[in-house]
Amino acid sequence: MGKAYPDIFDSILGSIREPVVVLDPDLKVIKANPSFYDTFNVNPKQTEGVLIYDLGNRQWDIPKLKELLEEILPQNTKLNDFEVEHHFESIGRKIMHLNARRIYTEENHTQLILLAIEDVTDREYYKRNLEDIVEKRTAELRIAREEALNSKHVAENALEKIKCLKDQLEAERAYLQEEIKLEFNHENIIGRSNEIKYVFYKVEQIAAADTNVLVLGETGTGKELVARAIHGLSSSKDRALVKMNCAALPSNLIESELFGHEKGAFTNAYSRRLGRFEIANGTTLFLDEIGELPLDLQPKLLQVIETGEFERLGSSETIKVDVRIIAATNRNLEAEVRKGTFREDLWYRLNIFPITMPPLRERREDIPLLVDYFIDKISKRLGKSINLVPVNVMNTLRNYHWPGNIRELENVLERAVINSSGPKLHLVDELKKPNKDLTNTNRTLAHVEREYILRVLEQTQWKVSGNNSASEILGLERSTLRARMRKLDIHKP
Ligand SMILES: Nc1ncnc2c1ncn2[C@@H]1O[C@H](COP(=O)(O)OP(=O)(O)OP(=O)(O)O)[C@@H](O)[C@H]1O
Repeated sequence: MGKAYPDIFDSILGSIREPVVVLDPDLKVIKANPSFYDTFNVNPKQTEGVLIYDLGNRQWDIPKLKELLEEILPQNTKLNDFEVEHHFESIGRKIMHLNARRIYTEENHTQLILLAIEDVTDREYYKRNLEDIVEKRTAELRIAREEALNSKHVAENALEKIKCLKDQLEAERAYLQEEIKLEFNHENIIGRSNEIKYVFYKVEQIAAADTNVLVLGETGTGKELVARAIHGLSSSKDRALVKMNCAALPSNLIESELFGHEKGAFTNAYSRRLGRFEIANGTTLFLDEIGELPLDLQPKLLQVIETGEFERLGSSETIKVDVRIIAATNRNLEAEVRKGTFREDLWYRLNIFPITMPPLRERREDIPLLVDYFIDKISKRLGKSINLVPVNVMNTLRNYHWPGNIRELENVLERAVINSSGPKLHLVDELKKPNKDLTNTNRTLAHVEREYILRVLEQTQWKVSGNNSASEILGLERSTLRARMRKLDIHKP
């Protein structure tokens, strides 16, 4: 080596910081620099004259190095940054960038091969580590983005629910304001008779339960008052009682009032509207005049009662609600079922806990109490001071049969208060039985009598004798009533 390569060559090699090895054309090591010996833990004796692949117990038998020296380099003069990764037994895993140079003889044969080895292990590991971190962060970002998208959907759904709740609250507020105007409380149900006490008993018995209630009774007997009393004693008393009068609207409007509608569900449906069932979710829905509910809507009502589920008009989305229903009617629903105008299954569902309001004529002992209560209330409202009800006036009020019940009594007293100039109540109404049926008609007395008896029998559910029976209302002996029924061809259906 000394002859062929002068000392200056050694000095140059020695000054290069990175490991360098010089090979002859047969790939045997001519010389390496101190950095090579240090880095790869070998000495000149084990190295010089040895085939590069045999270095360090063949640790240098590296396929990629072979590829570089035997395939790539013969075609090229130099090659930079050829990456080789290899596990050396003595020094562990190394990532190297090889810079190779071919040096030629004058005859253009390979004289020497210079191999400079740059150890980039730390840098590469650092880079790979960074790449791993970037990849991990990218995956995390992707997940976060997906989560954000999901959260957006959840938030949108929540917003939609909040909107619905807001609509429900606004609608309910309207009902609450009505309640405030009504100044209703349980004590407003006036009466001390056994009949009304029995009603109170039933109200208190059922109020706390979640059961649906059916309030029966003639017009003006206080059915709505009882519905409010039940609600007022129930667990949802702090929410409004939502009310719907089934007789007040035509069939198609009742449906959208009950179940609500989507925008565009029908002409004039300019925006989405919540139905009473949705507004009453979690509280009480009072369905007044249930007997007037059109036959085609009855199955829908039955479905909500049974499953709590329905769809808004124009929507296929099923809405689930938890609503307590109090229904009221002045009709004899049993008779309506027989006539085919009321569905039997719906009647069974509603009739789980019936409360019957007694007509005023069956609790005449309450009349003086009611008279005092109404005179006081009406006088205050009209700025009058009436404190005397003459005995004959009270007797007249007590003896009248009150077909319009308490509402009629209230109206009669309002007219009386308006017409009384002093402290004494002066009646204006004559309080006779209405006889308009008998004028302008060519019906016989027997015909009218038959109709009236039939009506009373239906109202009392064909109870002929005893308390609250048809014979009591008609003022007849039981046997006399039976004889009249035979004569007039009246039979229990
Ligand atoms: N026991 C009572 N004490 C005081 N007021 C009463 C009583 N019962 C009914 N009223 C009054 O009589 C009027 C009629 O009552 P309500 O509307 O509850 O009767 P209703 O049976 O629901 O009538 P309708 O069948 O016509 O709907 C109301 O003004 C109500 O406040």
